[in-house]
Amino acid sequence: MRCNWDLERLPRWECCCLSVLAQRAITPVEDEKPLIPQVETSEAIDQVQNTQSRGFHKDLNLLPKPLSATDIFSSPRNSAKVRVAYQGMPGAYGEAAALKAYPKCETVPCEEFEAAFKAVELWLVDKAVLPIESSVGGSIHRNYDLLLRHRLHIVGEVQMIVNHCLLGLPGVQKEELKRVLSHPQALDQCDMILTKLGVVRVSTDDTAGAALMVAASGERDSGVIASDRAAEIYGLNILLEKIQDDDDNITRFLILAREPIIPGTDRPHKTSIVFTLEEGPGMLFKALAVFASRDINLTKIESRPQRKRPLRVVDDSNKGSARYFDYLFYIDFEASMAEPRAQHAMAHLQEFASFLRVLGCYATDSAL
Ligand SMILES: O=C(O)C(=O)C[C@]1(C(=O)O)C=C[C@@H](O)C=C1
Repeated sequence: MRCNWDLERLPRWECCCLSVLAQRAITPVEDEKPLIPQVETSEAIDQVQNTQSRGFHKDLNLLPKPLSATDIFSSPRNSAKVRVAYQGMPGAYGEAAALKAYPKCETVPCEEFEAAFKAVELWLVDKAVLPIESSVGGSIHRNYDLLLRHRLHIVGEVQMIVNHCLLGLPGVQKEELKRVLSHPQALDQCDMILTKLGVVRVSTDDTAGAALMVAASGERDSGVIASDRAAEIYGLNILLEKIQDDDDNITRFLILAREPIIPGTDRPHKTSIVFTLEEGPGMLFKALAVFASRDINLTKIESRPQRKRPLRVVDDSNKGSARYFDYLFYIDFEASMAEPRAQHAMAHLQEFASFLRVLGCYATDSAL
């Protein structure tokens, strides 16, 4: 089967990006004022933070309403700022990652990961910043699947040290807590303290959403694992700080955009790809050898079942019918697509990959 990524395009990677840049000159993302929905942004969050702390009686209606997957209406708004979507409520780690990448951006909360993808595709925002892996919890599989289902490009990464806090309503002691609400990853990352407290763990869509729920419900026996920023926004008290099991609790976020960036060689770059292989002995070994033989370091490999063709039936009359899974392989490697060794590695991989897509080439970030 032919690879659907045209080999001819490899050496012309930069030209391809330049033509994209030419298009951008006509419809620039950051300079123009495209139509965006009437959603409140980080200005609203600042407004909330600037109001005097009134405990959990803060006016939670001032918070921006998160976009849902069905929010496709739009209305004009004057803003020259970059708008960045993230999953969760204000105070979620995704918002902090967006602000690390674009300190002056307007952050736009989204209910689900997919809503953030759609918001970029529909020009409601310029970028999305979404978690892809945690040094403790591992891969965020949903976002690997969405990367393939949508046609966005990875234009950057953000590595963030995540310091979790235990939050409660003002006046509550940690011994009073019967349950703790948070995102499943955050609950996993704080397993030791939760076991010590002997509380029931309740999963929520995001850490800040959990803070909002407890603030709004007024339940004194409910605690939250979230950021110190979430405590401030929702008027909760910090009962304990840095409660994650592992001090080096780092989450890696990807920055997604409608168009790729021109990869450079001036500073360390990473390239993320996804491919499938034909069946046969040593195919994955061969695929990995295209990098090893060019001294290209791999930083991540992830395999996910192909959802459209989840099962392959192999008719082997000697052994009866065998059924096994087809996999997509996601790889991050340390090289820029502007480097000949990366272009040659892709051309080589294409010789036996049944499908290959470059998800993006971008500057490497560090957690510091
Ligand atoms: O809930 C949040 O605040 C998020 O940004 C999500 C998320 C995740 O998906 O892993 C991000 C970082 C933390 O590790 C916990 C949760």
